[in-house]
Amino acid sequence: MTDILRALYETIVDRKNNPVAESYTNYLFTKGEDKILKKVGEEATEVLIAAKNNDKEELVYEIADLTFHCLVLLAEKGIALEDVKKELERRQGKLSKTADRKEIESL
Ligand SMILES: N=c1c2ncn([C@@H]3O[C@H](COP(=O)(O)OP(=O)(O)OP(=O)(O)O)[C@@H](O)[C@H]3O)c2ncn1[C@@H]1O[C@H](COP(=O)(O)O)[C@@H](O)[C@H]1O
Repeated sequence: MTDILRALYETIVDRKNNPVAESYTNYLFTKGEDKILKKVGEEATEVLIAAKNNDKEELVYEIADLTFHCLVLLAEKGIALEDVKKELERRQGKLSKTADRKEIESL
């Protein structure tokens, strides 16, 4: 999973640095931050609708759309994907410490 996210993020950053005609990613970068934020909001709403409709196929599709647009936002802001990975890893460490503490307290 990390590999495909990294590859997609690298493609997005490459589009930013070396624009390609007919690229939707470049269309977003050309439109700018407000357009990217609008798309993130729209895609998040579409995720909620798919979930409420219990449409699992649509939910997967919309989460993929949302993920793509979040990666475009990270690239727009110059934030490395690695920073998100590190934050998730930090939380895992924190959560397991909490779990360890609960286990110790229950002894
Ligand atoms: N993963 C994606 C991806 N996910 C979603 N989308 C696009 O996101 C858009 C979302 O659909 P919408 O109907 O909400 O938007 P729209 O009506 O097309 O556009 P708006 O006018 O609303 O902005 C669609 O045009 C999808 O094609 C993506 N476009 C590109 N990629 C990947 O990005 C990389 C670069 O692709 P190019 O941008 O084509 O160079 C490639 O690896 C692609 O696979």
